[in-house]
Amino acid sequence: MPKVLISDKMSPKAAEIFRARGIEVDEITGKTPEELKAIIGDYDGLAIRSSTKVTKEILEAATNLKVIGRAGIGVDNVDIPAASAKGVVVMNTPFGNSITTAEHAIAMMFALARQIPEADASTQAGKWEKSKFMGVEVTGKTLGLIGAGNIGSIVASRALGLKMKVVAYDPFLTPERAIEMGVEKVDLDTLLARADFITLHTPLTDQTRNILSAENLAKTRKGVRIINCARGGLVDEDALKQGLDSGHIAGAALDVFKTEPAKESPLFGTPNFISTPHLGASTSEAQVNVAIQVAEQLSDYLLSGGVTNALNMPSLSAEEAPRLKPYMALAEKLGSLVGQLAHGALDSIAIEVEGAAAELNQKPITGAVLAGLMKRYSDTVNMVNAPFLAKERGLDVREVRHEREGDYHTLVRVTVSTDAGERSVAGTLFGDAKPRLVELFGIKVEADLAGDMLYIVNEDAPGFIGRLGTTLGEAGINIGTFHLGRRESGGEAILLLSVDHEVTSDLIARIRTLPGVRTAMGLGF
Ligand SMILES: NC(=O)C1=CN([C@@H]2O[C@H](COP(=O)(O)OP(=O)(O)OC[C@H]3O[C@@H](n4cnc5c(N)ncnc54)[C@H](O)[C@@H]3O)[C@@H](O)[C@H]2O)C=CC1
Ligand SMILES: O=C(O)C(=O)COP(=O)(O)O
Repeated sequence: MPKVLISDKMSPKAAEIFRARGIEVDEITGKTPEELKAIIGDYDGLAIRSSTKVTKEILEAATNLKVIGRAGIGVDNVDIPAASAKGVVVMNTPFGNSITTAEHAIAMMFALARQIPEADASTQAGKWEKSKFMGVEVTGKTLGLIGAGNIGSIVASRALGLKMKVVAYDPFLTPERAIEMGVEKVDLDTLLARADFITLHTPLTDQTRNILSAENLAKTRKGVRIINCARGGLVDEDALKQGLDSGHIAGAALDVFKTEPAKESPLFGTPNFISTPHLGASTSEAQVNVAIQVAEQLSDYLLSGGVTNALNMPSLSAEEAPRLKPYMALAEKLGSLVGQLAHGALDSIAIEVEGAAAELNQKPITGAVLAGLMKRYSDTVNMVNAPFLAKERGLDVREVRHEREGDYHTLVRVTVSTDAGERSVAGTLFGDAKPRLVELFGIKVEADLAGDMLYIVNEDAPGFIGRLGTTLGEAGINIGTFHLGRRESGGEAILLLSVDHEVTSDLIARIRTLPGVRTAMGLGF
């Protein structure tokens, strides 16, 4: 039974779903990195929010981990390259908390416009400072949106409903989408110069870090109000403090900080500065949404191989997964076979699907071929990290889909090209379930690829099979299955034998001395 650890505070719905789906679950929150390292090896899945930092060190200790699920959007607390290198899938729930976070940004905007937190504190302190808190209307004002993705576009629609004008800076926003959203697409300098309110909704990347730097804050209108409910580090906190102190910035609201938890900050206590402790996603609705989604996604992956919302591998629905499973087994065997048979440095690999296979999602098939191929370079390779390993090695991967049906109702062909030439193998599924090799270097064969095997290329001449049988018998090797293929009588023949023992280098050396043998090698599946 797979085991999942929930390491951040999450709606009880998550644990309920894991249990209902037959997954063992522990909820252990608030652990230090050292404590997490000590226990993570027990788990197949890890469900987190933003507190748990899944570093390279944690991943190194996570010897059984297959999948990390982020109940939320931002995954900057997960070392995704390290997870990918270890073959661990990383998933998030990209929509479950977007409305809630957009609403928090709007709430912050109103809180700034009317100084609600300060007015509240003053009123409750018995001061009744009615004239101190003169606000501004948002109607007719310009909202500058930095980042117009899921949350940014919800903020835009709410702001339009409030009769604001919305200008958006997002290099990936198409003009058509901007029209559809009812916003004006502008460059950053235009946004800075025009916005009365600026709200940030981008991830933290090398391009967005410090996007509101001292220099950019200086380009804003006097009296601007700034809201960040996305990620700490997007705004230069020292420059923000100076802008508030000088009066250039009329107000700022931060839900997120460069260092979290933010227990102290020069901004604390600054007039017209308001903050919340990373509460953007904290509504009961959003937390139920993300907990359900993350638990379903992790369970699908651990129980059936279904992949949804993964950041480091292509999606594969829970319905598709069982149909693709035998193909993935076939693909991995074919990848492993070409990997073992190809000599020389690999330049490129082509994965062709034909007939029924052409109707399927090809990415998982490609991932499985690459996993089989890369097995000779790494013990820990799987479908998740194989495409990354292939890329690292500069391998050119091509996917080809043929709608036509050939000799087989379904076929996967793998061709590698190396400095020694091209090598191609193909396989089908018997009864839609059993992987079978049907073509090896252009020669028709029919073999199951399993266990220890012997691969021999010889000149097709009488007496060879008898001599080979004797050699194997003398070595105490029992033959399980025997498959023969040849281009033409008297030409080159291929022999594939499954044997009950590991094929030693001694045995291979002896076979190579038999008359007519051109190649002999052991294969393992
Ligand atoms: N405060 C909180 O509790 C929460 C914070 N968030 C954060 O909100 C942010 C936005 O989330 P979503 O809208 O769901 O993400 P998204 O991926 O849908 O949208 C992000 C947008 O930023 C844009 N972008 C990327 N680089 C940019 C750049 N250099 N300049 C301008 N725009 C750029 C992208 O094109 C995209 O449209 C994320 O960082 C997420 O982690 C999300 C949920 C809760
Ligand atoms: O979903 C996100 O990106 C968030 O930042 C929400 O963070 P949280 O799950 O509330 O710690």
